[in-house]
Amino acid sequence: MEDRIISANLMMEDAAVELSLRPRYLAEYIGQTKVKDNLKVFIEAAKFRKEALDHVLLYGPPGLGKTTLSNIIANELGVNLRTTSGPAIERPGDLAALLTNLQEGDVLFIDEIHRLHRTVEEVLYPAMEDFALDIMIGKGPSARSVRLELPPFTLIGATTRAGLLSAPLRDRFGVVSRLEFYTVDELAYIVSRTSEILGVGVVGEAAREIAMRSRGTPRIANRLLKRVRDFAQVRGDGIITHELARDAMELIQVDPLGLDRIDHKMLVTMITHYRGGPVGLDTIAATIGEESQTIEDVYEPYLMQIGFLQRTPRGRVVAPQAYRHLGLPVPEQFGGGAGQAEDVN
Ligand SMILES: Nc1ncnc2c1ncn2[C@@H]1O[C@H](COP(=O)(O)OP(=O)(O)OP(=O)(O)O)[C@@H](O)[C@H]1O
Ligand SMILES: [Mg+2]
Repeated sequence: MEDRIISANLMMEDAAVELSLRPRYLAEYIGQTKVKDNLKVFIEAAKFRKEALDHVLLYGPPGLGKTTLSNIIANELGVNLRTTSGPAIERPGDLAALLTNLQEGDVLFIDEIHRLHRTVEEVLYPAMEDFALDIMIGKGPSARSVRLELPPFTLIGATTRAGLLSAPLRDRFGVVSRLEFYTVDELAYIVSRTSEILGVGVVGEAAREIAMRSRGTPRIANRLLKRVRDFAQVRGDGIITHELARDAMELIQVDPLGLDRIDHKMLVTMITHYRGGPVGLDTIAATIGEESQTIEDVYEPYLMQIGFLQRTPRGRVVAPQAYRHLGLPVPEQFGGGAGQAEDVN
């Protein structure tokens, strides 16, 4: 799955380029208007009061700009950013070291915050609430707890799975923002912006075509653009025309809605093996040979967003739109008329 072009997960080849493509200030950060407007006010207010910004939790599917936004927040505040991730903080002492090294107003960014160890999380509670660190000194009956003061700081947590955060952790964030999938217009704008940075010409329709196939995700838009650019340089004259963009994406098997072979496989399997569902996540995963978590984090959110998949208490169900997109007869229970579900068995 790691080599999927449309995967929203960060890949090795993206890492270097992503740095140069990353917007640095809110004004350059396209879309997410609601989140941005709120943050603008909170950042202004914090600067005005010369206080640390409230702790911020950013959540949403991969590649929508959580890390980017965290960097921007620190930039806008004019403070240092320290970056770490849930699984990287192994022991409470590691977190204590990070916290005691912060300067007043700094941002501590914890990526994948849902993967923090329990014992580490408990250190975070007083740190977030009272800017304090409770340390145990000594062992056994003579052990006692000492409270260390910390400089006021801002914690920014990012996660693709807000549902896995414990309630006490979640409650300690003053600002909780959910990032949404981007519109085609926003993505087309991002594609144009990226093409300028990369120094490649892209006509308006081509930018839109790439945007439509990017699953609402900037990371995918940028990646598709880079692939299409290769075709333009090898096959064309370096300019990305509409036709070239379409042909290139056809060749790399990204369909007009941004679905790739694996999306197709998943939907077709659900339809042919399980009559379109309801079918459990683990069953789907086992049948197509992918991990349940990957399906839940990466594939499903977009398929649900475009109305191809529904989550019901009894499992996942393929929606009529998906049958039509795949050119399969819509089953009777949806009032499909043409053909029965049996036909596809
Ligand atoms: N609003 C935006 N405007 C322009 N470019 C964006 C925007 N959001 C994201 N990008 C681009 O998409 C890339 C991926 O964004 P980012 O790494 O911030 O996503 P993420 O949500 O942190 O993903 P993950 O969940 O995998 O950590 C960035 O390098 C940036 O170039
Ligand atoms: Mg990130």
